[in-house]
Amino acid sequence: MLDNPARKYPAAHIIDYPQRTWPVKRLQAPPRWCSTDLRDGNQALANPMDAQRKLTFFKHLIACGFKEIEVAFPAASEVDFAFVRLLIEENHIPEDVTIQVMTPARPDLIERTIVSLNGASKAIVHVYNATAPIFREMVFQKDKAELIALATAAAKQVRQLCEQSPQTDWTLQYSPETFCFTEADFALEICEAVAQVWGPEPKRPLILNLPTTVEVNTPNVFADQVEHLMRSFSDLKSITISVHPHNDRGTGVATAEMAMLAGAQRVEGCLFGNGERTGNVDLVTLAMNLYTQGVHPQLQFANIRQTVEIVEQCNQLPVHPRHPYGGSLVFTAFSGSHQDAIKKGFAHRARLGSEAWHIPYLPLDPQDVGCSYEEVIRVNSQSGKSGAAWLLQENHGLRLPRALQVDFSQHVQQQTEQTGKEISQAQVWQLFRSLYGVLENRPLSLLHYTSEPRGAEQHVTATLRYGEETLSLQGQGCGLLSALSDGVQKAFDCVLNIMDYQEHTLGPQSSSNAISYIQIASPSSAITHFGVAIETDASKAALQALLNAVADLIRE
Ligand SMILES: CC(=O)SCCNC(=O)CCNC(=O)[C@H](O)C(C)(C)COP(=O)(O)OP(=O)(O)OC[C@H]1O[C@@H](n2cnc3c(N)ncnc32)[C@H](O)[C@@H]1OP(=O)(O)O
Ligand SMILES: CC(C)C(=O)C(=O)O
Repeated sequence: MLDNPARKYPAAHIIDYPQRTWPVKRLQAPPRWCSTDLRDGNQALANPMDAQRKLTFFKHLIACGFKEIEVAFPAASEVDFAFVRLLIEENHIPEDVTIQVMTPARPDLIERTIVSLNGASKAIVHVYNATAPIFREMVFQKDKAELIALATAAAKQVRQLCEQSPQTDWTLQYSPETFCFTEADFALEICEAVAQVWGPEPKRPLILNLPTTVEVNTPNVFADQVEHLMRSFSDLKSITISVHPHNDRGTGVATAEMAMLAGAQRVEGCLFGNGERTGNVDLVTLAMNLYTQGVHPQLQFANIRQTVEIVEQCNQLPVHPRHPYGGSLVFTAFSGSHQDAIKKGFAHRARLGSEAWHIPYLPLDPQDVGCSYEEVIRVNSQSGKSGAAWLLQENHGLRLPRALQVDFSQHVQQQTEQTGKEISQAQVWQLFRSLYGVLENRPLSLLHYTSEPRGAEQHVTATLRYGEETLSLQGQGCGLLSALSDGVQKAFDCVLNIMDYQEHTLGPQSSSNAISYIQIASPSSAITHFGVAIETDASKAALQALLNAVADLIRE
């Protein structure tokens, strides 16, 4: 056994390209997108898609805005061949969408592939062969010249077959598979040779598609490789440089982004990164990354949960709850300090009335992908005062005073620690109502009251229900609340101070309910007591809130 098993992995070759310009560039426009879900994604599934699943996926890709879709590997299976025929014969391909099909650089397979496209108004024929030394030696046992001959023969064959069907607008796409670990000069040479045979021109375009078939290096190396090829190419007229990143090192998105900085004009990948091994680059993430930098990606994910559902159903694979943008938990904060900052962010935004999105911890407005603000904050034992306060604010319109937020969060904490689980918004509301008396069966209830000013003071007479009893009291004070407080203190033989009182309406109409929050304390104790009441009459809400706080004080 090796003392350092990592020694068996030689470091990947790094291109020496100090002329690079891409590091100082910015992404300012979306690339041409090509979804390979129905080919590269499909070939990685234990149970490849049937025609029905493929068609559902195809239609959704169109709804998302894809204009180029690799729909099949027609020589692979009858299902794939028949699917291409179905798209063409049943007119499923919109005018502005081009389908793409893939074939290895093998004459028999090229022929069948082009037969599958009969009757298409336009099509991309995607031919590939691996070019890296390990493939030349192990897989093909061919030298560089022989591989160039294989690729150019394929390009020639495609051109001849295409010329026999001039009613179709043909594009050739050539992929030097394993480009990322092919010698840069050889990759350039084989691409030049294919271009020479195809003879790209506006009516006969060529796409050179550069894959990280297996990701072996940091994304900057791939960007150097792409920039090197583009700047060294003899003539790129009518040629589009495309990239096809995989994700073996978990850097597929970074690789695609840096390749775009390096000049790549087109990107191939799959929704949520399905594909061989660790997947193809995730086009949803790439697109939304542009979006959150102020660049419209020209793809729509306005109902991202629906996209997730369709992709999961077609691929029969789940999308991870933490998957960027699409995961079910990506807009949710459980932790207290995140919740506090998010809540303040929303309040700040509301105050400014600004369109600009600057909410801490939320790089994207959830509503832009069809998600609601309700899921932004969820509460468990990791949460602080802002979490529960947010749920009450968002779901019931309550704007809790700070001291009440602190008090309530301690009760929530107790409950979540006991259960070890998240507390739902319905449970938060129930707990709040039972703690602060916002329930029908409150222990001390105001049945009736009258008040009148006498000199500088208010006098109040009130009838209360206290448990099973009915009791009357009278009090006086500088206002209605202090008058009732006076009456209560006499009736219950206690002393209390009103520490804080706040109220607000719960709706925009004059008939809307009012809510009152009151905080009291007895001078002999450090403990404060809170009461809350919701009534149509604001004065009654204030008085009942006081009684709810008093009931808590008496209970103690
Ligand atoms: C990186 C990628 O994703 S590339 C796309 C890969 N996708 C797929 O392979 C899915 C569909 N493929 C298939 O259904 C089958 O592999 C088929 C129909 C294409 C071919 O099947 P088979 O004829 O049984 O051949 P097989 O798959 O074993 O291919 C290996 C042969 O093709 C050759 N080959 C492999 N790739 C290429 C290529 N791009 N160009 C030319 N020849 C190639 C190999 O050298 C080997 O030749 P040999 O049999 O003379 O040694
Ligand atoms: C672009 C093709 C050849 C591919 O799927 C790959 O190299 O990963």
